[in-house]
Formats: sequence, C-alpha cells, structure tokens
Amino acid sequence: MGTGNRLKHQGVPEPLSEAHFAKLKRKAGLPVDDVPETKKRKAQNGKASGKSNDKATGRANKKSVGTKAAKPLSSQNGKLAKSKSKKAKPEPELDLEDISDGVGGGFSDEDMSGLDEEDGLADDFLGSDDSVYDSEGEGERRAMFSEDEDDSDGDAEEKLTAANIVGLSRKLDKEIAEEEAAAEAELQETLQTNIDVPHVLEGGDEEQQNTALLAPDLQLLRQRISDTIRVLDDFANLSEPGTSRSEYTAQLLKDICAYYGYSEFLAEKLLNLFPPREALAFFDANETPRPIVISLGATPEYLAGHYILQAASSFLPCMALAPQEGERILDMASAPGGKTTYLAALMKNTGCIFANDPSKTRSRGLIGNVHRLGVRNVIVCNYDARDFPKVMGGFDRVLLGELILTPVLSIILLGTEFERAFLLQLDGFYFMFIAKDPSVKTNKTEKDFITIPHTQKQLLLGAIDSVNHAGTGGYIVYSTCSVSVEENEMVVQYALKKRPNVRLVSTELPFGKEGFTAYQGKTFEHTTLKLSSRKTPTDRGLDYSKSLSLTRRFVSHLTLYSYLVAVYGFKYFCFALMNDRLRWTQYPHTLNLDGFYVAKFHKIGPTPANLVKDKTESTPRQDEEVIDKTPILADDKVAVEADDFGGFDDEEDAEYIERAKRNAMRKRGLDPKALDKPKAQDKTNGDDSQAKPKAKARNSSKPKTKSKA
Ligand SMILES: C[S@@+](CC[C@H](N)C(=O)[O-])C[C@H]1O[C@@H](n2cnc3c(N)ncnc32)[C@H](O)[C@@H]1O
Repeated sequence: MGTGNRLKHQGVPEPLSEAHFAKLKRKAGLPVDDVPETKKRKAQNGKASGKSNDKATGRANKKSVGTKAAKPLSSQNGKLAKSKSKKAKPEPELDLEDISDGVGGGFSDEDMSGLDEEDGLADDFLGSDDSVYDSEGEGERRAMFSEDEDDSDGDAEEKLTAANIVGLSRKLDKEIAEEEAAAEAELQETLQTNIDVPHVLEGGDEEQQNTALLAPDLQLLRQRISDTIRVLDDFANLSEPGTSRSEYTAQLLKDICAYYGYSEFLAEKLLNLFPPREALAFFDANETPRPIVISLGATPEYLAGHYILQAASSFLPCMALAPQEGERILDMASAPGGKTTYLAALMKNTGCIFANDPSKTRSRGLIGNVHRLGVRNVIVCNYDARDFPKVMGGFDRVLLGELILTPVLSIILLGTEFERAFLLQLDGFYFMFIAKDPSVKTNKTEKDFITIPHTQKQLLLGAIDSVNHAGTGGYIVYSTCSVSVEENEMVVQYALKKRPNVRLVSTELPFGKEGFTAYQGKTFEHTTLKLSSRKTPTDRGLDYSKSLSLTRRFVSHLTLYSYLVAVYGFKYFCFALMNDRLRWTQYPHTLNLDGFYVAKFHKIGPTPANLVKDKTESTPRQDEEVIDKTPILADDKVAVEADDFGGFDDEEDAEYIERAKRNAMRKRGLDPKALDKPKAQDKTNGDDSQAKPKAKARNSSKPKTKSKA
C-alpha cells in the first residue's frame, strides 16, 4: 500500500515524538537528550485517551460512508488489533475530521515500537511497515470505490483531498442509493409480471398430487392463501381463464385446513360465515394468544364479596333482560352465577331469582358466589331447564344464557374461555394465560352443529313457556357465546315459528351488529313482521317490525374485565381494565375479541294449546309434555276469592296439586294414570275415605298465600 492510500484511509500520521527519536538514537548508540518521563507519559496518555477515542469514532464514520460490505476493523487489521489488545490500549484511529483539519492521525510511538518488536521489523523507523496496513488499505479501498475508480487509482488518490472527501462521500452515497432504487424497481417489475394473475390452483397431475402429500411449506401455503383471497376479491380480473370461483374456494379451504390445522368441516363452516378476506383475519385471530390476565380472584376484597369478575358477554344479556325490582326471574343455566348475581344487583336484592343449573357440582360454585356477594334473593335449583315449564312457571323474565354443553365453535371463538378463566380464578389461580383449545379445530363434527342448537331450541321454547305474559315483564333473553348462525339466528327463527305468541324486541343495548337476516342464500322468515300488524294491548308500543335484525351480534373484550364492585356488600359498578380498546361492533379477528349473541323476546299471550302439544318440536324425550305454566291471574279472568291473606282458592289449589303430582310421576318414569287407581282401591279397603277428609282439613287450615305462580 502506498503512502497515498494510507493517507487516504488513515490520514496523515502524527509527528513522531521526541521520546521515539531518543529511543532510536539509543539503539543506534548515539547520544540522547533526556526526555522527562512525565512528558512522555503525558504524551502517551493524550494520544491514548481523548484523541484515539475521537479517532475511533471518526474511523467508524468514515467506514460507514458508502461502504457496502465493510469488514469489522478488528478483522481487517489483524496484526494491529492483536498487538493493541495485548497492550490493552484504545485503538489508535484516524478520522475524517483529522484529515479535513489537516491534522494527521497516527499511532503512538509505543504502538509503533510494539509492532516493530512483535513483527521483528527493522529498527530503522524509516523502514517500511507497510505490511501492517496493506491488506486493510486494499480491502477498504475495494469496498469503498468502484472498479472504475480502482483503475484510475492514481487519479482517485489525487482527487481525494481533505477538501473534497465529503463531497466524494456524498457522491458515492448517491450512486449507491440510485443503484438500490433501480434494483428495487426491477424487483417490483418482476413481481408485478409474475403475480398479476396468481397461479394458485393445484393441477391434478401425479407429480403435484405427490407433492401435496409432503409436509407443507408454510410460507408457500400462506402465500397461496393470500393469492387465492386476492383472486376471490377481484375474480373478474385476477382469475385464470376457464376457472371457476368454486375451484378457488376449494383450494382456499384445503390450504386453510393445512395451514391452520382445522378439520375441513369446521373450516368450511367458518369460511361460510365471513367473506374470504375477513375469514382469513378470523383464522389469524384465533392463532393469536389472548392477553395475559392477572387474576383478581383471590384478593381479600374478592373473598369479602366486594366484586366479581365478569365478561361483557355476561353482563350484557342481563342488561338486555332489564329485571325490575320485586320481579320473579328465572336464570335457566346459572352456574357459576355470574349473571345471577348481577341480576340480583340490578334488582337491588329484591324480588326472587330462581338460579337453576342441572349440575350439582357447578351449583356449589354458584351457591358460593351467592353467599360471598351477599345475595339474598336467590333460590338455587337443579333441573334440566327443558323441564322447567313442568316444574314452575309464571316468571316475569327468563334468562337463557350461554349454554355450552360440549366445546363447540364457541370455544374456538374463545367465548367460553372466559368461563374457563372465571372458574380458574375461582379456584384461586393468581396468574393465568388464556389459551386456546386446539383440539376443537379438528374434533368438531356435523353432529355437534346439530345437537347443540337442538338442545338450545328446546330450552328456548321452555323459557318462553315459563314466562308470564301478563305480568310486569313477559321478556325472555336468549344469549350465546358463539358466532355460529346455527346456535343464534337459526334458534331464534325456530322459536319464532314454534311460538307465534312471542316477538322480537330491541335489546336496548347501544352496541353490536344486527343479527343476520339471511345466511347462505336462506332468508330468515320475518314471522314477527306478519304479527306486527296485529297490535295487542300487550304490545306496549314496542317495535316488533325488524325481526332478526333486532337481535345483536357482539364481541366481548377479554382484557376488558368488568368488575362488579359491591359497596356495603351490594352495590356494583363496572369499569374496564383497558378501556381504550372498548369497541363492540366487530368480531374477534378485529380486536382479539370474542363473539357472542343476544336476542330479546316479548311474550304477548299464552302459548296456544295446540302448539304446546306439538311433540315434533323437540326430540322425543321419554316424558315429554310441554306445559305452559303461565300463571292464571286475575287478568286472565280466573275468579280469585279475596280474604285476609290475599285470596285462596282450594279448588284451584287442588287442581295445581293434582297436576304437580302427575308431573312428578312422569319425571320418575311412572304413568300418571296410576293416580286414578286409588279410587278403586278406596272402594276395596275404604281406608282413604278417612284419610281424604284429613288431608282436606289440612289444606283448608293452611294459610296459603296466592303466589304469582
Ligand atoms: C356457560 S355456563 C353458564 C354460565 C352462567 N350463565 C353465568 O353467567 O355464570 C353453562 C351452564 O349451563 C348448564 N347447562 C347445561 N345443560 C343444561 C340444561 N339442559 N339446562 C340447564 N342448564 C344446563 C351447565 O351445567 C353450565 O353450568
């Protein structure tokens, strides 16, 4: 490496120190003037500290200017680095500033001598030490300048001066930027040409089929999914000639199953629910882990009943039901009691809530929550809610909350994850991570999509038949934690058909999207629309006309935990943990949220007897007999004798008792006709002739209040 190159890259070396000359002279046996030690040390320190640091920075700057593949300094200058590291001294570097200032950078004499010693160089300080710098200089030079410039090496050296180096640097930068822009443009052009009409459809040839059997390349799959969706978005322009939309859809379905690991059945269900692009976002959202939620289920305040953890999907149906103080409410599937306790709060602990759940195990959690929160207006019972109309009726309002019998679609949508989380929290977990249950992706079958909605249909009819249309309410709220049309609109549609005495009304919730009025080419019949012309006194001016669009599809925010905080044991308020994300009109894939659905019915009259007896409306269960338990009240023209206790009617009571006995027998699998037989027995042994009056006497002496039911 010539001096020019070295100058160019490292700047002008510093003048050698007096000490250095003295050393050399000593070696040569010449007389030496004493150099004060302090001065020497000062000189060394000065170079090693401030100056060399500055230079290191400058050098780095210089190397980064227009250098595409500059090697790290240490590897470029092996010997120098080695020698320096041995002495543990800062790297002596040269910088642009030094050059432009016309001040040479350089090495301390100690550095130089060290090098000399190590490399066995001649003592002659004028001797060439080029070997130290050559490789670095050449390497740098090649990296910094183009080949053309290399050819005119001499010119470059001449041209590169302290004055123009900044300019040259800029020029180099500009050239590189231009090159990069050209390369990018070329790449875009190539991409454009290649993907204008994406080739995404798999052929049927053997080779392709074999390839399909191999482990999928996820990146390619992803690309193909995106391309297919692009084609479906703009089929007229982007599809290959002679292909049909269904071919692309089939390809997309196949790829989604392979990429996300869904069964074809479930993937198809979800694909049908959304436009392709939205469906993709939905699948992606289900892959995204839900936020970590800090458990607040074991704090002293929690245990003292000052709050309960609630998901939006829990309290919105309660708000839709809008229970009034003093009313009689049925929560059909209530464990562990999130909604029940909130209903109780809304009713200010008045009236009466029948909190039903067939699971006795789960009811323990329900009872625990009821006690913990100081709820005093709840009666817990354990029935299959389909049986409820036979057990009891006359409720002002009935809530049929989400009913996850087995993990179905809703689990994928994570609607039930809150429930799981909720239970976990009750179990005292401090931290938890809401994760998905991936098995759902593959183990859901057509059967699940039939049996669950079927049960929900039966339950909804039961809910309707348990409501008193003539009381202060007459409302039924049906809600699910699912986006599945089968569990939502189709169930509602079914109930509207089977029970013309109910109509949909607004949920009065200011959020959510309208429920579907059509799905996969099928329009949901506007049964309620036909009825809306027949205004009855119980219509109360409600708007029944919009039918299924009155139902609401929602999302709940899993991080939007709401807390029902009780003050003095029972006064709640709700707040959002992350309220900046409080949005309710989208689906899970838009905000990492979960889907749910709410429909509100109003019962405008008793269920017609012929419909109640229609056994085709439910699965033939052994003791199936739907009984509308709507209470027979004064406004239904049942004579009620007034007395001191508000009116008794022994005859009516006897009728009720008789009916209850029959139902009880049916429940036990016995034939209720057996009840008629004792009469014959009476005749034979005559025992009951005495027992009966006794029972009668007992009945008449008992002060019975006329309850609402
Ligand atoms: C998701 S949980 C309900 C959560 C509750 N609504 C709350 O807010 O805390 C579903 C409940 O439905 C109950 N269930 C299942 N089948 C039922 C049926 N046929 N009748 C009534 N409840 C049922 C389950 O035992 C379960 O406790």
